[in-house]
Amino acid sequence: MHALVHDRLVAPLDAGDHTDGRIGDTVLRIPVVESTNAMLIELGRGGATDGTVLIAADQVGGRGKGERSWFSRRGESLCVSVLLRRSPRRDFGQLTLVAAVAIHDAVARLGIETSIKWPNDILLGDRKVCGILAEAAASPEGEIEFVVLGFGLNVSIAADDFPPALRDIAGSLQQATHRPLGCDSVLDPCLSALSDWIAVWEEHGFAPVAEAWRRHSSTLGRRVVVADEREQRSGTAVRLAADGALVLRDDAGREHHIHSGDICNGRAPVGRPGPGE
Ligand SMILES: O=C(O)CCCC[C@@H]1SC[C@@H]2NC(=O)N[C@@H]21
Repeated sequence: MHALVHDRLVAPLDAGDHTDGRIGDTVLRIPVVESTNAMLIELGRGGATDGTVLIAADQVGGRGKGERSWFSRRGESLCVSVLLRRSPRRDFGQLTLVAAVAIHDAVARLGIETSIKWPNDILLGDRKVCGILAEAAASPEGEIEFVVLGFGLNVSIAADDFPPALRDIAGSLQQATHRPLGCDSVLDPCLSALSDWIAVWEEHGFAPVAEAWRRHSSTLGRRVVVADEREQRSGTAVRLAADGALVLRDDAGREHHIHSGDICNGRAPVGRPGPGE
């Protein structure tokens, strides 16, 4: 596997090189790729270091949650994946909430107010502007070797340029700025916020992350329908538990701790291929 480093083709990565790095110490850029997550998993198996970032100018087979696809447009979306060898061993499930808080903060630094929809979608108003997907690579013995954390951020996609199935539910950051916004101006704040929040999580545990998540949540206090692969539950989202689970109170007053899934409220989650896509 070869990669472009700062637009330069380099030799295959050395399989023995596993040292810990800071996020962004190594930044790989590629003009077009099927999926940055898939490619970085390959690079990780070949020995790419902790903190390696892979950025694609264009992604033609972007992966979303739950086997859905992820829509992006060349030069108008950020498609970024980050290789993590250390943090995931602590708690893989919390990582995507850490990432959601980080991206929320990065976007806020640009003066754009968004909210977090459980577990990790970033919304501008009620439109999704960012999705996060963490995928683990396991050894033949089943031990997690590393995690690839990917995020897709719609930076300047015009409303009419989304596929019809996404037009009412997806948005982009530029709809809040009303001035041109470039992907590169958003990338640095995202990587540095990600670095900062992962460091907070590693040093202080999940509590400060959960506290920030709750502050920025647009889910808590709302009636929601939550679906995972097996079932759907409806009720009120009452709180985020200390371990990152969503606590849902059903109509009989019972509380359910939900660790994974999507809030669907009758609509297909953003990213699901629609008719004609
Ligand atoms: O369904 C979601 O909300 C998650 C979408 C994640 C998309 C990003 S884009 C960069 C990275 N590479 C992928 O193939 N997917 C993630």
